[in-house]
Amino acid sequence: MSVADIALSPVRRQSPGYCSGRITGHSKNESILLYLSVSGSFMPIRVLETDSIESVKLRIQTYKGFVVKKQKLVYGGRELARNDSLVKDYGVTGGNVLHLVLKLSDLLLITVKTSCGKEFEFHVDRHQNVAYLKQRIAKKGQGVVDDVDGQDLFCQGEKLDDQRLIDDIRKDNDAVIHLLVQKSAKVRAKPVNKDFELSVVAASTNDERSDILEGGQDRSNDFQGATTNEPPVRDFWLEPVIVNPKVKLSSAVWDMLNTTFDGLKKGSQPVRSSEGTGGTYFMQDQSGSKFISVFKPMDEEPMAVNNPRGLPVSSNGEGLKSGTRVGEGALREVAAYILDHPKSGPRSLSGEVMGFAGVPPTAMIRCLHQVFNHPDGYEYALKNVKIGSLQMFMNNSGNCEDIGPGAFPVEEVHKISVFDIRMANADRHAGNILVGKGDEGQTVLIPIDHGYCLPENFEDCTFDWLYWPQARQPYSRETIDYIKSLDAEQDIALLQFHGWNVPLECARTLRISTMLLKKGVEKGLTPFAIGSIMCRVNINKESMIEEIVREAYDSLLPGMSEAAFLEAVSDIMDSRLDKLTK
Ligand SMILES: Nc1ncnc2c1ncn2[C@@H]1O[C@H](COP(=O)(O)OP(=O)(O)OP(=O)(O)O)[C@@H](O)[C@H]1O
Repeated sequence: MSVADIALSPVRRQSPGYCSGRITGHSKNESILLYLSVSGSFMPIRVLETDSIESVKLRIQTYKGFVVKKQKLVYGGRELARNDSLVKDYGVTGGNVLHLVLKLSDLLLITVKTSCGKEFEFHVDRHQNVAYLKQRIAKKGQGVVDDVDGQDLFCQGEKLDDQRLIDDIRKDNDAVIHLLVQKSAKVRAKPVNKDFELSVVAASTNDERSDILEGGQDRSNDFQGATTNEPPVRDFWLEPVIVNPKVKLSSAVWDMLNTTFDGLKKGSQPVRSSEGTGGTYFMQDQSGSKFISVFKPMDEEPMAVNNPRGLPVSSNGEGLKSGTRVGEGALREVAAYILDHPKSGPRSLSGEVMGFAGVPPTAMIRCLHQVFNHPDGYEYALKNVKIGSLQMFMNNSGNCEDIGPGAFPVEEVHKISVFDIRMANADRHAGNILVGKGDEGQTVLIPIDHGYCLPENFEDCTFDWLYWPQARQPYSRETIDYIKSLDAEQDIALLQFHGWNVPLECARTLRISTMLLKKGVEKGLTPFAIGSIMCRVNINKESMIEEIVREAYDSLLPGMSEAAFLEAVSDIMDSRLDKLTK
């Protein structure tokens, strides 16, 4: 079922509230009637004020079939992110509307089995088409199904057109896909845990491989928008937003911009992701068979005017997480890449593309396409080109929500912990870490979705990795050296150089979190110990870092300088850490 299907589902007539037996033992007075909004339709739901968020989600799972981990609940402009907190902790009362956003995975697991005993597994994005599926089979099925041209896919007797979307075929879960290869190979598909299993039966083998999918890019058609500042005259546009002309974008970023531009020019449409609370678009290459980048327009962020996921517009401009602003997610995405310095030193000196934590290269762009969400019509959009972050698409086999943490290398978890602590990330759930493969086939964790980094306060800091075993192991010497090299003042200056006039509160967050990270490793603390200082145990209990900040405020006289405030924070932090490590 796609998001579109869900949007079209009629409101349930029968309330999925408690049946009389289930409220036994509770005071009936505590039971409240809420309305669940799913893509514009409303459904009544009866809960107890003392129910945990998790139990509300479980009820939704029972009645609507959406599994708990795929649900995001939003009330009054805030995400009900803490599953163990109670309904009343979030101030939800009778008659209120809870917004449900579903995180449908874009990737479907496909298992290919051959008659000669070979078995391959790969993930295919639901937005990809049959042509892409053929390329993947040809690549993976080396020696069994070795080219694309020889394949014909059939579903229920109908030949599948190359342009047909995987998601489209998958709607009928009982459908069987047959792949006929000219040398009489066959593929049968059956649903396995909502995904497909394909069986390939091939009569002959061949060692040649198809290189179409990963083939070299046509670089002849270089991106033009950057230098011309030409206003958009066609039905698409893309150009980088460069506030300070002294900023030099790396060649990797230019490649991403050029290839994305070429894709749009050739007619490859942006594809909207099914995941996430904001508008996220996969941008394709010229052939339309490879994702190059991910565009997140500011006006489609959660609670922004053109959000495509049915979330209400923010009433006070605050974002889904405390201390963030609607429409600033893209800035934070770009800031996250800029501040993810490579191990060898700042990017401007080392020239390295990837930083210590592996945040994918990200740049601010202006972009126009009719596929984006334009509630006021495309005519209006033509005059209002969207601004947002463009991030390099990273190949992955899913995210950390789908895989147990046991398989993750310690250093991979540690690099993410360093980044999250520094950036006081308010949105590090496991779904925001992709699982990829390094050059030598090793597991690499790829952090994405940094729109809630550097908030103005620490209230919503959450790190899923805190509960992973690797977080209890000490940092390596190399990681400690990296942490020691960090300098919050330089970081703030760098962001300003790139054009983000960092608000005082966000700069303060960076200063305090960098301070904590450095002091923590000096004391030999693990990522778990430092991370725990930054995260609330429950919604009503301030974290230790919040207590430290409050104590520092209270100790100061009005009108004291920022330096004096930070000095106070530093002293209080020292004494707290001393107590902790005694
Ligand atoms: N750089 C990337 N490379 C590959 N896939 C990506 C990348 N960035 C995002 N995605 C995919 O797009 C989906 C939606 O993106 P993302 O989670 O960043 O959106 P969001 O609306 O900010 O989400 P959230 O609701 O978690 O805040 C992700 O789940 C992921 O599958």
